[in-house]
Amino acid sequence: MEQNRPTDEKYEGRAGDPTSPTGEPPANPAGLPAAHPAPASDPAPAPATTPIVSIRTTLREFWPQTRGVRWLFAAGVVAAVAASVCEVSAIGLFGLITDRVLSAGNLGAFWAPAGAWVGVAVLAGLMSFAGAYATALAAERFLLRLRDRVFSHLQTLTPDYFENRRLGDLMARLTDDIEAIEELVGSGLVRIITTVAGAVLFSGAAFFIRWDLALVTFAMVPLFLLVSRGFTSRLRTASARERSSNGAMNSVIEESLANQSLVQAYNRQDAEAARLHREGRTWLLANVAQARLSALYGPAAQIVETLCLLVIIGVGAWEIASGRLTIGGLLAFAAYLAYLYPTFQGLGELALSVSSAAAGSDRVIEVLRTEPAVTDPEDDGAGEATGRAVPRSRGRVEFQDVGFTYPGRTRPTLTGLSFGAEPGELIVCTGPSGAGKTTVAKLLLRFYDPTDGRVLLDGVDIREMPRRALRENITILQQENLLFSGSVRENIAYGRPEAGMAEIVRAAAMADADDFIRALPEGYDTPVGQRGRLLSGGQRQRIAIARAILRDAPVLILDEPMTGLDAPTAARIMELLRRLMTGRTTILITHDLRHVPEPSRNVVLEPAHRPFTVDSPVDRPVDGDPAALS
Ligand SMILES: Nc1ncnc2c1ncn2[C@@H]1O[C@H](COP(=O)(O)OP(=O)(O)OP(=O)(O)O)[C@@H](O)[C@H]1O
Repeated sequence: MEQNRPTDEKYEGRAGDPTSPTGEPPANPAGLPAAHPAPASDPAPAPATTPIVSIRTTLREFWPQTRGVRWLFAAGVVAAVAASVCEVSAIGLFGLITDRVLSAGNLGAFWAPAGAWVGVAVLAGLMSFAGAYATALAAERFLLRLRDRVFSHLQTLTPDYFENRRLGDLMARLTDDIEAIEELVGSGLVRIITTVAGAVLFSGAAFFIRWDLALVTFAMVPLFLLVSRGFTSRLRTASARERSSNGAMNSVIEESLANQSLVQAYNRQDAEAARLHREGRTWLLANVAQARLSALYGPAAQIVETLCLLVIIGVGAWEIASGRLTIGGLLAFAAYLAYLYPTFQGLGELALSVSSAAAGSDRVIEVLRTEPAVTDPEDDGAGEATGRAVPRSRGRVEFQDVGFTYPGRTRPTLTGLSFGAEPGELIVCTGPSGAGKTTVAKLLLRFYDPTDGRVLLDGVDIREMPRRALRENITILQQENLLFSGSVRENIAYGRPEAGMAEIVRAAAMADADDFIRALPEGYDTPVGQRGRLLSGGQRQRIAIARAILRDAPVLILDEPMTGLDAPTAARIMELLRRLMTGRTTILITHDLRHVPEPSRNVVLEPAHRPFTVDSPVDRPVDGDPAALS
């Protein structure tokens, strides 16, 4: 089964395999969730790199994204070329002044070319400013669009994709690597065109002055190309390592900061610092290798340039002696060379920076080529995003002989699971830890498709519905109540952003949250902090319930809603949940059967090698007993 995997065979690999589809080592060898800090004693994984795709592939992939800003890039090119033309003219005027004013001692001939030179210089400045500004504007717009595209694509991938990856690395792809692409496709392309145009212009001018001297000049150009070729492939490898180790370092920072309470409670600060130091050192080495190559290229090209200049001066002296060239002509020629050779050198440098940019773009292409594990029927690519009204389902849920094996796993998690829930019924799904209870919820939400059998909503296979329509009809309350860092009001309205204040307050009151919210410093506008950490566990729970009430979907999944709550709070929360369940088909996932209301049906899951049972009598522990089933 293809699950969130790159389509290109080059990216073969499976979640949980020793090598990830990125070709990089997995987040950690145990396949732990990304947020789980790896033991400090783990050897730092060597920064492998993503498979390298060609520059042509990169251009083909991202060129369409430049639509709408191409005219700005083109304006950048035109202005930069115009600036070069001005520079060529300025040098011509310099040669003219040397011959007609300086050599002839004729001050009267000075003013006209001097005035023209000033005009040309001002125009060159204006053009150069316009070119740089237009290119920067286009580059920023392109960047914005590209980041939006990659982020939107990421959001089509199922949560599993993120569980198998390090978030810091993904963030590096969305920031630094995307900028690298811009340097290749946007401003890089502008630089290539303007550099080539500059080379042609200065060469033309050099030919115009003395064609034979110009030929000597060009005979030496291959020396520049040879030097740059020697550096390009090495720099590309060094850049790929730098990109990858940058991602690894970001991952450590993200994991460590996200888990600070665990880190501090377990006194792992030094271990985490050492882990970051290790990754930082790898990054340092990759950066130094890259800097060494770049720094070596400049002097190498400089030596070649000096050699070329000496040859030209020698040949030029001979031309002057034989009367074919004036002093002004030689000086102007030398001035053109002063532009021309750096232009050739610039072309070489461009090849280097294109190489390093390509290393970043490989990592973004790898993300974009990963296909969602589940897709909409006849996916028009807009299923997730369109705002079409979604028909409300009646809430009849049915699992028909469902079997499921996680990608990359050999043992099935579920086999032959069948049960049905009529609209408004309560199903309690229970079983020991790891039996697959949460997996049932993931299948109903289509985070995965079953390996065998079918899941139906109102008698329709959910694979035949757009995911957006399916999920509009289902509300899930998860074990961990996930909140965003906005205000209380924004968090309650998360599932229905268009809800009015009165509806939000009503939902909060039903969830028994109104009183505590009003007591907060800014009431409904109080920020809840990163992941809601400024609130208590019970308060987060009630906000999540208010959010679910406001969303008002016909199917409700409650995944271990009482985890971590003391008995009185759990009883109180269950009372609130009962209100929420009223009139909705509810699948209550729990291994703690205290406080659970009388269900219509029990689904008792056993680890997949043992059969599950439906409607079996559930052992209800007497109050005060520890939960019996986990
Ligand atoms: N993304 C995943 N990739 C691979 N295997 C997974 C993944 N998620 C869960 N599993 C495996 O599937 C099995 C069932 O997991 P699930 O979370 O559904 O169990 P559960 O019954 O809800 O457990 P608990 O009561 O502890 O929450 C476990 O063995 C788990 O290791």
